[in-house]
Amino acid sequence: MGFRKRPQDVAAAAEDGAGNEAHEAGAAAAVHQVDVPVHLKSTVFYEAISDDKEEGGGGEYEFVAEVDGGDLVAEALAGAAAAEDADALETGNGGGRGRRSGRPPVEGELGLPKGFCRSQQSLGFHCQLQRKVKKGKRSPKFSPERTMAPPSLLSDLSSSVTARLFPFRASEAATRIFRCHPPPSRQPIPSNSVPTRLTLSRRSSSSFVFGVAATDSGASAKVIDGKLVSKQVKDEVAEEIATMKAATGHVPGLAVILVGSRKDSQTYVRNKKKACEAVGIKSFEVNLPEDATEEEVIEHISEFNNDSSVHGILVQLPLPRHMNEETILGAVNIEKDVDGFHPLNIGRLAMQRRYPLFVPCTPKGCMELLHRYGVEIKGKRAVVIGRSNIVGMPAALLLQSYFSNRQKANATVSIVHSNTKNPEEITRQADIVISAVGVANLVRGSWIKPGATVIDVGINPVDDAESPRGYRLVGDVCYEEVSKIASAITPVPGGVGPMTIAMLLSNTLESAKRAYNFK
Ligand SMILES: Nc1nc(=O)c2c([nH]1)NC[C@@H]1CN(c3ccc(C(=O)N[C@@H](CCC(=O)O)C(=O)O)cc3)C=[N+]21
Repeated sequence: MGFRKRPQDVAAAAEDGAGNEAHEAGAAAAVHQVDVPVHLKSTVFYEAISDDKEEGGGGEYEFVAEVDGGDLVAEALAGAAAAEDADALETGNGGGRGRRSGRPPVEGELGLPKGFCRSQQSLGFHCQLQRKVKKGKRSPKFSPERTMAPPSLLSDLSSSVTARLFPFRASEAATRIFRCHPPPSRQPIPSNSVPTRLTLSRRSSSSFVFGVAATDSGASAKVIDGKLVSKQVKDEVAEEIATMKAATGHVPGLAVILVGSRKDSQTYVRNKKKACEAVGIKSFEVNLPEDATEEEVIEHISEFNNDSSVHGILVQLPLPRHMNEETILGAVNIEKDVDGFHPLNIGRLAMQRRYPLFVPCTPKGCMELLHRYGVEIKGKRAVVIGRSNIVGMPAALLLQSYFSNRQKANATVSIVHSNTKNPEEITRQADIVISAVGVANLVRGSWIKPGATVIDVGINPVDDAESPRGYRLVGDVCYEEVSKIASAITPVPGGVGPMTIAMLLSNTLESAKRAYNFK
């Protein structure tokens, strides 16, 4: 059992001598410790891998990362893993166990995937790793050269960058627990600042809501209320559907395919269904068992592709591991791809004078919030943190190109990702920041230019004994710090999340309007 650097960290990693000492001192003891100096605002990644199979290693090991010093990280992140044997780890089938903030995550909930552990922390503190060998187990060899790594700040796994869409994905969620301060209680929005109604398809600049003015330092940013705007959007969608029904006799239909029985996915699907009902969209649902085959899923997609009462098809993500996401998403007729995940839709989004049939819901929701709150985009500097297929990348494309109704947003866009050398400095140049990286409290006050607008796409679960669910959701942005510097900010929850669903309904309506040639 040892630590291995992630391949992308190896080149940049500076080895730390402290590991050797820890190895020697702790070789015979049950607890090995290694002190790892973590540079200010650097990230530590470590993976637990079993590599001492031939020495009869294996057994259960617990890894605990503790952060000492620094009042901002009140609670250390902790990651833990256990492995039955090396093969199990390599294949991901080993017995895994994790610990974060003292509570063992449950597999499939906030837990770690079996046999694998990754942890990271992005603040400058001394980090201590302990390796505890469980009773009765042989002390494993410790390899200091495999100890730690790395100067990269962001994890860039495609799914981790999209924590919004996969908030409980086991391999990502468990290890991002950075604490700054608990978010302050939200101020109610004064009624005169409620955005005015806007038609999604036809909008004029006169329908902008209200300007977002820079605030004095210390003042609090305007809260961009996604719940409120999503309600408006839904009302507008409902109204249009009623008109369409009266004129054509048809209503839009949305089919959702859910594979497996993940609790979070079931909740999302249920919420989507409810939202559909509320606006007059007919919903179709298919539930397949975890062990369904790719062919079965594709069969259902084909059926919906050929069903003229279905105008949108959504395959709930994440799919079970044995399925190829690309193959399955590629089977959705692009005219019904209301998620906007089909490569053709994304490709068109990326090209000049080409227009996608649908824009992915989450980034579209971000743009809608900017638009309805009258945030000027043209000529502004925007930074997108994260480059996932479903949020970061399309958000960056939307900010600089196609916006809506063939209007260009025309921002100057930079993307900050795992290999960005100075993310804080780059982000600080932005007038508009969209963070979609899935790391709780990553974006600190110091990252933000005074007066900037901040859209927080992250939905990160953190332990909270006081919450009925045992956890609460926080964004990528340290709300308390950033709300003092930014001029406007989205909260989590109640920001981008509800907009994702509203945009799905809007895309489904758009699809039906196209199908019935209803303008
Ligand atoms: N094909 C596909 N398309 C998706 O759009 C898709 C998906 N798969 N898989 C799962 C994710 C997740 N997702 C969210 C939608 C709404 C909230 C949302 O409304 N969140 C609330 C909080 C919810 C809570 O409290 O649990 C909020 O931020 O205020 C969050 C996440 C769409 N997803």
